[in-house]
Amino acid sequence: MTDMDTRVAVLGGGSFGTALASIAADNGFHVRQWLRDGALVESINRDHRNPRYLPDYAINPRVKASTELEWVLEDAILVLVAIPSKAFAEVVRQARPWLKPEQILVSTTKGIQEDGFKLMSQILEDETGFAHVGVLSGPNLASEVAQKQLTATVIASHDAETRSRVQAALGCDYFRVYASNDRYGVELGGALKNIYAIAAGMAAALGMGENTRSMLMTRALAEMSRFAVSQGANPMTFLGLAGVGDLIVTCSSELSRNYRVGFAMGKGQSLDEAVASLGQVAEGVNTVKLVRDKADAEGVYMPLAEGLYQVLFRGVPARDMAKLLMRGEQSSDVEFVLPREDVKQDRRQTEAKNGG
Ligand SMILES: NC(=O)c1ccc[n+]([C@@H]2O[C@H](COP(=O)([O-])OP(=O)(O)OC[C@H]3O[C@@H](n4cnc5c(N)ncnc54)[C@H](O)[C@@H]3O)[C@@H](O)[C@H]2O)c1
Ligand SMILES: O=P(O)(O)OC[C@H](O)CO
Repeated sequence: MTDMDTRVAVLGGGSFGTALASIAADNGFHVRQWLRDGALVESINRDHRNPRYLPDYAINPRVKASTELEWVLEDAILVLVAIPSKAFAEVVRQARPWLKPEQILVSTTKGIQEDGFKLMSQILEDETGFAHVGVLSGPNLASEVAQKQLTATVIASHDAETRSRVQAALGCDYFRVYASNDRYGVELGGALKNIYAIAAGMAAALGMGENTRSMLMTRALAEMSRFAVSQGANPMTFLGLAGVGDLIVTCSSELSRNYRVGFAMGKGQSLDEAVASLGQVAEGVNTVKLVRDKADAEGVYMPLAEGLYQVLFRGVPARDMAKLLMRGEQSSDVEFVLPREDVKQDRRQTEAKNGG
């Protein structure tokens, strides 16, 4: 079988699923896309547009949409799942009767499931027991991908066939796909950065400057890697596209839905108003809750996640929280160089010397 015989199935009719379907079709693959909404299916098949999620971009006419999971999945070698985390497991269960062990299953979703604190590729694995499972993540604003702006992403899998099939299906002159075997780290990076994008949007709306944004992003990276290490991921992954790369784009762009939720709140909207006016998924709202609880339970130091949680769900004003965070415990810049514990120890010794 040649690469061009590969059929690609995309589950999800949102902006990212649609953008990825169009890339695979641009690359000459047969692409079928599954959506719940019959009217959107008709628009994609007839007008080659997704008016609800990507109204301004043409979709490659080789993408065929349907509400029938069985038809979309038949003969598919590669299955991309682009469904928000809250509905991800439900859709995988719906699709399960037509999934086959030889298929390559890839999550493109950057979220965490509350039940069991599961990442999406773990759901794919648990629901199917199949071997070819991966995750696609990186600095990939869907509308820029649809615009064919030069973009890079990461396919992460322990399975070499998954990595190379995805590189072949999606790599092209405007979309470069790098490989990783740290699936957990790559996936965690994609989910965690959404938390800090909300904080960055809020800071921007409050008129905070570039120094502040830079501090926020760098400390976010430290916090993300600390959490990831506590969960068994490789901290070096956070130096890559799915770590610092994705953090930069989502903390800097008004195209990020998470950033926009934070910005709207910084301008005075409540969380509910900000989410309602967005009309799309902002995964970070749920992720901050789950990560904060997990960090709390496992004793992982995550002051930014805790602070954002207090602002989002406990009504603490963002400005007060920012001031509080500035006066947090003395800490280390890069704790892989100077451990936080050493800084605390230094302080204790200095205090003892000073008789305090
Ligand atoms: N949009 C981006 O720029 C982007 C980029 C990279 C990754 N992602 C990730 O991709 C995931 C999907 O995001 P998106 O941007 O495509 O979302 P979106 O908000 O644009 O659309 C979500 C889609 O999922 C569908 N959906 C929701 N619940 C469903 C259910 N129960 N059954 C079937 N379909 C359901 C909606 O109808 C819609 O088609 C998110 O987790 C996001 O983190 C998004
Ligand atoms: O729009 P957001 O905030 O979900 O971010 C989109 C992508 O994850 C950016 O890489």
